Amino acid sequence: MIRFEQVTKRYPDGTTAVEDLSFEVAEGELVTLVGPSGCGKTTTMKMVNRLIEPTSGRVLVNGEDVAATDPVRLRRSIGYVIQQVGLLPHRTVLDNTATVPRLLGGTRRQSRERAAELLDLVGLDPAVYGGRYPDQLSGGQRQRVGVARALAADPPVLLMDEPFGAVDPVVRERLQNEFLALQAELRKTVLLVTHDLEEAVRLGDRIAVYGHGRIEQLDAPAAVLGAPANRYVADFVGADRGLKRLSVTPVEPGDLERPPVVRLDDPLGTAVGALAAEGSRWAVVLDAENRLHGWIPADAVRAAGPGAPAGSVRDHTRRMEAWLPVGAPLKQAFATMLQHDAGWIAVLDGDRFLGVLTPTGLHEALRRSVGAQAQAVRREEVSLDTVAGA
Ligand SMILES: Nc1ncnc2c1ncn2[C@@H]1O[C@H](COP(=O)(O)OP(=O)(O)OP(=O)(O)O)[C@@H](O)[C@H]1O
Repeated sequence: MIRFEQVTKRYPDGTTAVEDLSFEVAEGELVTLVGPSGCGKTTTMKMVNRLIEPTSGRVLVNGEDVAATDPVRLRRSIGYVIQQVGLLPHRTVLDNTATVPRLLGGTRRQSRERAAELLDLVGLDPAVYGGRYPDQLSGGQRQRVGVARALAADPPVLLMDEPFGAVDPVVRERLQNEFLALQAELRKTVLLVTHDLEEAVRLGDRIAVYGHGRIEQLDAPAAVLGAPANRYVADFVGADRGLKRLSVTPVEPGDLERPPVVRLDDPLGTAVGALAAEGSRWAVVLDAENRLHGWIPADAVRAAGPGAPAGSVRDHTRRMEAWLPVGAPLKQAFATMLQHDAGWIAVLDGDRFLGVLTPTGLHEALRRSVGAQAQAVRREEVSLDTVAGA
């Protein structure tokens, strides 16, 4: 893990880049540092691998004060990914990736084998790309090589400074998702600098919102969006933070209402009884295995005739178009409601019906998310543009 203890950095010209900074990145955690230009994010990061020395305070990596660690050894033990990638132009992709294993004493053959594995891991076929030179790659591919190279020594700690900044938004999103998948497997301790709130929210287990030279809030994404610590953070995350919060809050079983349920092969009379007993205008129709089949409106049942109408539920069931899986972001739920002009949507676990989400349930889920400690939405699904873009 990485730990900052009352760290201050003042540059010789008197600029205070960070002041009295104390925080910790737990083992296997990814913390994103986000904030406006010049607020001290890069300075913070570079003090971890001693590219910059603090004026006062201590930085510890896995319990060791970095000031007492040989900088060269330190840097080889920490992966470092930067926006400009910094690949050596006259070396092939494979050799670039093999640099650190070589420096760590691997033979040429071992190092190249390891490099090939890593290129594969980041989605570049070594047989195709290994022999190319950096200028024969696209921006996104170069960025992937940067990640592969940073992982080459299998460092427990990764520092990433705007690692996906140099590519267009579509490629960036793809790289972010690939990196998330990789991180789910590798569980590195990661400090990642970005000025992009969406990237911070999507990638971070926690995000640190920087003001000038200090952290204004360090918390789970949903908490930062849901309960900004102060005016500065509220302004930084934006007036539409409520909408943004829809993106990071999942639908949970506790948010759901349980409407009357009837079976596909029930006689219509049973549906009449179920609807009347609960005073409901519709019921959910399941098959014998609890799989969602559709819904049946009370009107259809009534229209079937007085008394005990003939026929079965099956004859009057309508297709359920508005549904979504449990755990999906509320944003998707809201968008689905709008798209189908539905006052409720079914929520499924696999193909098992769990309940329905209504606008009231959605609102309550949003309130629940304030103070939530964890981001449970699948990160790939996080996008902070407003609902219209869902
Ligand atoms: N070598 C230096 N000498 C003097 N001031 C510096 C030096 N390096 C950085 N600074 C100043 O320290 C402050 C923090 O810079 P830093 O690069 O850490 O910010 P940042 O948040 O990473 O910004 P950006 O998002 O633009 O990269 C800025 O005011 C910057 O001008």
